[in-house]
Amino acid sequence: MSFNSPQPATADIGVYGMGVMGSNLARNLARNGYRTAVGNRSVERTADFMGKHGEEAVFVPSHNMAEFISSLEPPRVGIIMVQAGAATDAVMESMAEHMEAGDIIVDCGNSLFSDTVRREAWCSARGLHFVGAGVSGGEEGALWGPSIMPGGTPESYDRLGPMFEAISAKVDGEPCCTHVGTDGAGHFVKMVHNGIEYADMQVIAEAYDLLKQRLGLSAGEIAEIFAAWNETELGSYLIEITAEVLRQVDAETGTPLVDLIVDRASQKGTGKWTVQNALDLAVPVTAIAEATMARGASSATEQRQAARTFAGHTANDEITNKEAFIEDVRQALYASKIVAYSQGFDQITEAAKTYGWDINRANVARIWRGGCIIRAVFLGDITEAYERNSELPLLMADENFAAKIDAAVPAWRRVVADAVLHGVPTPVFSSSLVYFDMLRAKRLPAALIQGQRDFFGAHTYQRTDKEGTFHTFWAEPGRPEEEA
Ligand SMILES: NC(=O)C1=CN([C@@H]2O[C@H](COP(=O)(O)OP(=O)(O)OC[C@H]3O[C@@H](n4cnc5c(N)ncnc54)[C@H](OP(=O)(O)O)[C@@H]3O)[C@@H](O)[C@H]2O)C=CC1
Ligand SMILES: O=C(CO)[C@H](O)[C@H](O)COP(=O)(O)O
Repeated sequence: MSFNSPQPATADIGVYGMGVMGSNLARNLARNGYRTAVGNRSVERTADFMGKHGEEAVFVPSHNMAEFISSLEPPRVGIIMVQAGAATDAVMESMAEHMEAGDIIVDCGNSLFSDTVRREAWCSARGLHFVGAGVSGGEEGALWGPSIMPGGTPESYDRLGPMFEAISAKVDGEPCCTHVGTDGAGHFVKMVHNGIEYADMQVIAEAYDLLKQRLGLSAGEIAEIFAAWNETELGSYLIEITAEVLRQVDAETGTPLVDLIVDRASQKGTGKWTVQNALDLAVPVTAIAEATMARGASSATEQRQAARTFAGHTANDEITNKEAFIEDVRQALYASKIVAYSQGFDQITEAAKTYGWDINRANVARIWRGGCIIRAVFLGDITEAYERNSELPLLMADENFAAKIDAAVPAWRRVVADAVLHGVPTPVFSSSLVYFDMLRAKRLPAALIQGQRDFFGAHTYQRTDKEGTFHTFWAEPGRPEEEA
């Protein structure tokens, strides 16, 4: 399909990038009454979009960036929805070239938050506004209502907020969109959302693997267990789609599709970014890290091949009470999930302090209740926890979650112990339990590490019985100690 060049200033907003997300976001905007300019690097994609959806609502197609920008009514709002990194820089620079002071560039891709900080400064120096907005919900979410996490200035949100809120998912009538904080705050929160997504997917996968390996259940049988769990406190989009994936039978072979899919999990990088940043901030996000590493381990083909003949020396007893084991696994999944979210919120808390963002954690949980990939009943509970106490130092310590963890601990320990004895790898179940035990420990062996550090490197230590910083002269007779 070919189309005419647009008339100037005939669109309220524009979306550049007609891939999976951009095309659906454009349709969502147009359905909500915004005249929407559409553009793409390869013009065939815009033509294809117009051929398929041009009649749905008011779209203003363009052949190139100059046309795209001129079709926007001033002050212009141009949304970028392309690959993160160099592609986003290229589109932003091209947009900026055709824009005027006061116009707004919005990046809705999965950009690294530090890139967003840099881009905002770059645009600001040219009199333009730049807003990095995380968007989650995949193809369906983009079309029918995603969760939107915008950063940028409050003034930009005054302009964009009504549009974003209109197209976002709604839960209890509330939009799944809030002004997260300034500059890169929106993309930061989206990055942590994705890190949590990795952990959430991994704990579900570990539960599936335990039910498969320890009970010998088929994919179809496990699907029904997940469908039942979806009616409990675990109710969530990811549990729901897990049942759907497990139910799928390959038409060609009659085998459950999951048993035919190669067991190597891919990643585009947002989990890795979350872990890299957590290391920078010194926030232990063990669940997210283990989930990210688990994807890496699954893809370590040569190493897996080389290790295939190792004897596992695993126990070989069978589960006698299957129903009890299934409930134990459900509780272990729930407890591990609480740990993953608690750690993710710790990272957001520390980032807000470090980067100077005023992030309302209750609002973050609120806008994750709908539209996004990690949407879950559970997020309503997190919202309430932060509403009860906006200064909550640890999500797991909220009265509701503490009681739930307490109830789940015996099952959690049984499951992790069983998995270890029988050689079923459960990195997030296990490491989350370890993290829980570390947090509740009266005393940690970190004291010994401080002693070792002081021994080999005079790195000093503090004492429990008096103030100050100390060093022992380990090599000297009598090993005297002095205050450093
Ligand atoms: N898919 C998903 O579920 C989600 C994706 N995202 C994020 O949304 C963004 C878009 O993803 P998605 O729609 O899935 O991607 P697609 O692969 O479907 O589309 C990619 C788009 O990027 C454009 N593009 C790529 N390189 C360049 C470049 N150098 N210059 C200009 N345009 C370029 C492509 O244009 P062309 O047609 O010319 O190649 C195309 O329009 C990404 O940042 C992604 O991380 C966010 C949430 C969910
Ligand atoms: O942002 C998303 C959902 O919120 C994307 O689906 C994300 O790109 C998926 O990440 P990965 O490919 O690394 O699993």
